[in-house]
Amino acid sequence: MTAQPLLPAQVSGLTRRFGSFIALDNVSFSIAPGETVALLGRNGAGKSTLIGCLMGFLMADSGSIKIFGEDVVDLPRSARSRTGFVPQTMSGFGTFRVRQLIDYISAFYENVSDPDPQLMQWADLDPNKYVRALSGGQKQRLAIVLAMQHKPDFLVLDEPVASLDPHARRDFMNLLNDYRRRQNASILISSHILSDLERLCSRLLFVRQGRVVLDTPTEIFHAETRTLTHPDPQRLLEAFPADLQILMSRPDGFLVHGYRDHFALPQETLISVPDFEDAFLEITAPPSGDVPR
Ligand SMILES: Nc1ncnc2c1ncn2[C@@H]1O[C@H](COP(=O)(O)OP(=O)(O)OP(=O)(O)O)[C@@H](O)[C@H]1O
Repeated sequence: MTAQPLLPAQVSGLTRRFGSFIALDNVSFSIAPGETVALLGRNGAGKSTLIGCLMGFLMADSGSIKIFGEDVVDLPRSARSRTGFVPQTMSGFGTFRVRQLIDYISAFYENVSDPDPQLMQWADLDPNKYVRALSGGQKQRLAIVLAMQHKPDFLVLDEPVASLDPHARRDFMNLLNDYRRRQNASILISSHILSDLERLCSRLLFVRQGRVVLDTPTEIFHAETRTLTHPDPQRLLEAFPADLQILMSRPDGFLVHGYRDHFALPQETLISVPDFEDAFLEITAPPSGDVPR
């Protein structure tokens, strides 16, 4: 019997407060080897807090986080060195030259020889430049090099492309996809550039006000998320199977997940496939209190 590979991340019942404010509320999910997971949510939804807890920078108030089967609170070096983290903004290290900082950080890991030429070519950084003299986008490229040079098999990225120009962003998304394939790496990435996430990620994790409201493979999202409208939405609602998930109710109908073609719905029901951005806007909008269940 072959042993099951350890899950890069396993989060259960994670709650994190700031004072009386609940930033994460009973969040549970796991990430399998080779999975690319998009973390989607509006500003303030809790994405960075979740990533902070996952990386061990923030403590959970309750719940547990395991990284490669080990508790994040006391993560052994062997498990930590399998992870890589790209923060939203890189600060500090201003007095290092680019090459010095790359060498310095790589010394913390075993088996890092020279940085991956493909990665360095993409980053296109002057090795002699001081970090403090880099532009915002160049600093972000450097943060990406630092997170990936030791070839982690679990890479976590918090809005990594926000300050990249469109060329660098497109090339980076290709590089990331290629990296994932070559290494069978797992990736968790948050970004507000939905088209990138839709293209790259095999799974979508929607967060709203600190809660996971939808966790689904991208393929299933496209196959089973529908907008259903009817002149009498109440009649439509009564015809829904019990396991159909209502993501948002509107005056004329519902955005649902779990739709199947064989459902018997009332005549005059209009079924449409929502555009990804429209679906995102609806799923992550604050609840208006009128979701019927
Ligand atoms: N140190 C802190 N003290 C108090 N509140 C905090 C702190 N850090 C985060 N929060 C609050 O927790 C909530 C979640 O913040 P978080 O940074 O996780 O959101 P986000 O989804 O990453 O947002 P963005 O897309 O803007 O980066 C916000 O309401 C934020 O104000």
